[in-house]
Amino acid sequence: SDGDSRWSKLGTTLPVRNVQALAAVAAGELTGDAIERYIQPDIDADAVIPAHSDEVPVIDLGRLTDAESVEAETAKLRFACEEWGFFQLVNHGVPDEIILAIRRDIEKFFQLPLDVKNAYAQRQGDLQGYGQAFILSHDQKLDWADMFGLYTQPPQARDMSFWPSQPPMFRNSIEEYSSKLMKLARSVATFIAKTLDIDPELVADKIVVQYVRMNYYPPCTLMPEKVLGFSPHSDGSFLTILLEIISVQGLQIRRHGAWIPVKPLANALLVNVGDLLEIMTNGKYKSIEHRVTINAHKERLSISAFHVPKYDGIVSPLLGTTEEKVLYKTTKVEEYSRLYLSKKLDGKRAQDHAKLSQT
Ligand SMILES: O=C(O)CCC(=O)C(=O)O
Ligand SMILES: [Fe+2]
Repeated sequence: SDGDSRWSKLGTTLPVRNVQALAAVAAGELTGDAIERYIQPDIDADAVIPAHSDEVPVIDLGRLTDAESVEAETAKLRFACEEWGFFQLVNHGVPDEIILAIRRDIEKFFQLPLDVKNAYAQRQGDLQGYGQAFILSHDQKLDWADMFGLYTQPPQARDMSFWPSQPPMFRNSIEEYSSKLMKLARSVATFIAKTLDIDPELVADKIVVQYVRMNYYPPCTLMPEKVLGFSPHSDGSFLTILLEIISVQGLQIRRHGAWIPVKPLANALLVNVGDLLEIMTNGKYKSIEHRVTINAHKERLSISAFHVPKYDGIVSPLLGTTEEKVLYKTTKVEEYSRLYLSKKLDGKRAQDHAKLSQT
């Protein structure tokens, strides 16, 4: 458990202005310097193809447990992990009340005065805490977003005294949401194990710690098409489960060199394969790059739950057949996370550092 608290000591941060406050400044009063840090020159480099949004796979958790449909739905899940790295999960069993409560409280939290939110963030000193940008390199553009993250699971890895106590029921709604999502992540991992024909025990230790991050993307009236709420990245997790709190188009996933906007169904959670699952499957399941664009007038709000092994765990590629070529190194979770959060990626994806050199 003390190992788990070391998670928060990784990475590089840069103190930045609160974007919500920046966005509230009248356009005429914004200085070039303030906005310049956010302008992304490559934003239009690749096409955006909204026509493919409807193809993002939808997986029904109920159908994975029903004897009649289990085979077909497992095949769909395998296809989703292999071909998309992303899927919408419906019939996921997280009660409506819990979703409504977390939605209500996160919205209220971001409406609190800046100094109140800052006080919570400063207490925490967290690596991706509110008012701090997490950067991978000096020349990286900043994201048009404010983020607030917390360790939520297992109970011994968290310190609830860091959790915001406003709005009044917030701690309670975070606790309920995160414990449901932890169970859900374990169950999704078990179904994923089934798609790989491996013992579910082999994934049980991959989902031990949960970090949740609330992502607030203010509108950008000045130049929405020039900034990103979240720069292109893949997740350093094993699995990630995302809920849109205020559902405004923004999330786009990379597919065949283009960007596909994701349009979440009203009752869906969005699940994606993280880097560690890519490593474990020897690259069969892909941790796909994604980004978030910004709306001119509407705010967007989401909560990501990242599921990772324990800090001193390892992930090794599992092979389907003895002839299969090993493409990834056995990776220490701590080392991988350090690399993922470091400035030393040299333009490569973090996953590529976990690959064995190809000769
Ligand atoms: O807000 C979103 O839709 C995406 C957030 C995301 O990619 C992340 O938290 O890693
Ligand atoms: Fe992400």
